[in-house]
Amino acid sequence: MRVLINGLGLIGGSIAYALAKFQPGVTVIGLDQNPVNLRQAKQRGIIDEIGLSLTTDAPRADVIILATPVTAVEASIDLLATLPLKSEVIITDTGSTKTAICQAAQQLTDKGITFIGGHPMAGSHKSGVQAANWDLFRSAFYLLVPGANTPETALTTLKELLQVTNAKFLVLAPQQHDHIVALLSHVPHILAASLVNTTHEDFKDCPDMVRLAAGGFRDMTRIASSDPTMWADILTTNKTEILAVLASYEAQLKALEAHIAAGDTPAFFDFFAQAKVTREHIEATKRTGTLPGFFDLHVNIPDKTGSIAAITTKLAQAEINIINIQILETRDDINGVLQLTFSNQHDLQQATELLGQKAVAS
Ligand SMILES: NC(=O)C1=CN([C@@H]2O[C@H](COP(=O)(O)OP(=O)(O)OC[C@H]3O[C@@H](n4cnc5c(N)ncnc54)[C@H](O)[C@@H]3O)[C@@H](O)[C@H]2O)C=CC1
Ligand SMILES: O=C(O)C(=O)Cc1ccc(O)cc1
Repeated sequence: MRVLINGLGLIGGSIAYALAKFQPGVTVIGLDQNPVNLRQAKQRGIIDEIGLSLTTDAPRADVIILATPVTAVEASIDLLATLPLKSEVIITDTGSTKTAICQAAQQLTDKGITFIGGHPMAGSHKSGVQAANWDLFRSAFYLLVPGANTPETALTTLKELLQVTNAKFLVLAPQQHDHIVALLSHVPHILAASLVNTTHEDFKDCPDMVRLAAGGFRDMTRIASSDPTMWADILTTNKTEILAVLASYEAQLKALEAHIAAGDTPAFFDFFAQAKVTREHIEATKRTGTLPGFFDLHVNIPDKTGSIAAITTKLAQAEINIINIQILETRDDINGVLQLTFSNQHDLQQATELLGQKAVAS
């Protein structure tokens, strides 16, 4: 199978890497407007071959993955619609918005070409092929947006190809997708950027003051370092849903402002209490909800050499498989929290018992 990937940045590079490493029957051909990225991708084994252009390489491909910023995805679709592609080719993308891309893809569908929108819900504020990581999508949701007439077999083929990313697939409709990501990703990125821009304004005479921030500010603003080109494209192509979510966010803030002005303490309490319940419910639904879940254990770890090794050794000796491990950066200078993820309730329970009081399951 020949898989052509256009755009070898963080996302395209990470998918390419997982395919090149774990799909031996697949030849991964890479394209990028930047030849330096292509050379680096080839050197690191992220791709098998450097392609020439969409025009030359797309007609030979069995699967085409468009992993550039969204407006460039739309331009590639326009071009692909003019090329003599294989009749069984599957075209997909990784763009953060789906309605505009799926509308553009109608010209492919009209010609009998299969287009399945895709969006891995993992990534980072980092970009570029240097940040590509074959394990980036492990345990993350990978949203798929097929067309009304997409053959079930094509959807299965795409899932089988991408299963080496260890992501969890979920099928959504385009507008449903764009509404959900406006709430969970696009507006949070806008808020992170506005928080940072506000400190920039306020502290313009003493920019160092921002270093006084505790962990909360850092947690909330990490994503403000994301790539401006990518985010400009997202705001352009998900205008309606982002404006709707911003309007309800503004209404909440306005209501809170009125409560603050009136000194309405019970209203403040309700505001934070509702947020706390909803936030804690997110953790609980990982095990009880309708979406596929994972099983997390949080363990306090002292900042002491060997403390993580002691925990992982104990679990390995009991033959408990950890599927993901992460240090949650609550504070740099004191105890951290180790998040261990298991694939089932049984492993989670055994690990909780083994690690004793330090461990909290969620
Ligand atoms: N960064 C993230 O966390 C996530 C991004 N996405 C989406 O995935 C897509 C790619 O994002 P990233 O990999 O983060 O961006 P990136 O900036 O790391 O990579 C994009 C790559 O596309 C190349 N490129 C740009 N325009 C091109 C064109 N016209 N032709 C050929 N190559 C071109 C760039 O040289 C770069 O190597 C975007 O549509 C983004 O919305 C989806 C999920 C997460
Ligand atoms: O880094 C993070 O936390 C992100 O939120 C990354 C991200 C950015 C864009 C997407 O469409 C999906 C995921």
